[in-house]
Amino acid sequence: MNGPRTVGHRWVVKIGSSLLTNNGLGLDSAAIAQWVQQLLVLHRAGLELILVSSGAVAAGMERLGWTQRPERLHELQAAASIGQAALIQTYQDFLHKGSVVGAQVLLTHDDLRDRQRHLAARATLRTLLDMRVLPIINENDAVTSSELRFGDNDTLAAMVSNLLEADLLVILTDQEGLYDADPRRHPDARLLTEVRAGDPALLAMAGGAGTGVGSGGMRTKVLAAERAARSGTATIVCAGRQENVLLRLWAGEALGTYFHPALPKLAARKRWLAGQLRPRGTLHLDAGAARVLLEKGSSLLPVGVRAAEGDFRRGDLVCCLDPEGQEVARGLINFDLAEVRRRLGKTSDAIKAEFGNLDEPELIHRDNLVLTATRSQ
Ligand SMILES: Nc1ncnc2c1ncn2[C@@H]1O[C@H](COP(=O)(O)OP(=O)(O)O)[C@@H](O)[C@H]1O
Ligand SMILES: N[C@@H](CCC(=O)OP(=O)(O)O)C(=O)O
Repeated sequence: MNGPRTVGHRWVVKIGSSLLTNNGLGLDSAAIAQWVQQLLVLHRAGLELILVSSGAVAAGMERLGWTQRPERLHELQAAASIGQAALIQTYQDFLHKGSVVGAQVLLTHDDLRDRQRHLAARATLRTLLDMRVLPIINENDAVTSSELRFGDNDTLAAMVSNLLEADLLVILTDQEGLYDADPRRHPDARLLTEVRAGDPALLAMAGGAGTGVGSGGMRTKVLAAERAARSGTATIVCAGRQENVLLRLWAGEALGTYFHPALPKLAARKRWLAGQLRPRGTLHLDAGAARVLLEKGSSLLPVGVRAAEGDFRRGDLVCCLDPEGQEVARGLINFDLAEVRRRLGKTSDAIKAEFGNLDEPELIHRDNLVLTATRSQ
């Protein structure tokens, strides 16, 4: 894939655990100083910068004298609460030397799922940018439960890119970029320099985390690039330890892997819908219903739905699968599961005869529906 790398002026920069720490033990302050130096230069040049930084657990472990990363969630959370303070302190000290004010913003998945909190987070971040403050974001590890956490910061960084409609998401990691296979296992793997965000072939190449320190590996970075593209955000995954990496990207140097945001851009509300990580149920569509959703963007009517499962209530998010089991769309359902099941496969006339006139004959209104089958677009 060819074409110029567009870097724009609003950047989300994500620094991964594998880079920030010395083998998972404590923060590498010298490396952090280098990145902050570069951020200060970019800030002075007028860029709007948002930092997503991991490293809280590793910093906490060091303060507690732990040498093994704990497995139990509550111990991880305790370590993160201790380490987050140290992490922010480190950034603040270096930013202070450049007379830039940093702000800590800790987010949970729930904060971005709930519409009101999502809008509040966006307003706060926009205000900070207007004030020329540098927000430093991490997951609020202390209060997240195992099923409701991002876990990796790639997903969080992509959702923040969507929230702020960033021009560029820079993911700094411990590899040169995305290779056609995990370079730790395949020494002859080839670096891909330009790809299309959402290209299904990429996921097959991307493996999990390379060390016990990072979470998510290249897989979550590929998915993050796809998610970021929904707000027109390009993504670059590259090695964070190379000299002046951020300044060189700003100068247009072709480092790492560039993901062209070649997907159709979604309106902010639909992006919020598509960005929900955990739908509450699944609807199995017949081929005709899947086609009209994809081709016409119509509302979803009961007649085209063969089965429904999950534990959802009116207003919850559900996934719509085609007969091959591929997700085509997701949206906010108008009925509880039991009511959906009573309507399955029935025409609008049959429903009218059985249930009387209804304000909302469709299962999902098209305003509350977003196509997610990016792979087929
Ligand atoms: N196709 C691939 N190309 C590059 N790295 C890959 C690939 N598949 C898996 N990986 C692994 O992903 C790791 C980076 O992810 P991770 O350990 O989660 O770091 P971070 O903390 O920076 O997010 C690399 O060290 C590498 O071993
Ligand atoms: N929130 C965690 C970081 C999660 C994490 O390691 O993510 P990643 O940097 O994507 O591998 C922390 O600060 O320790």
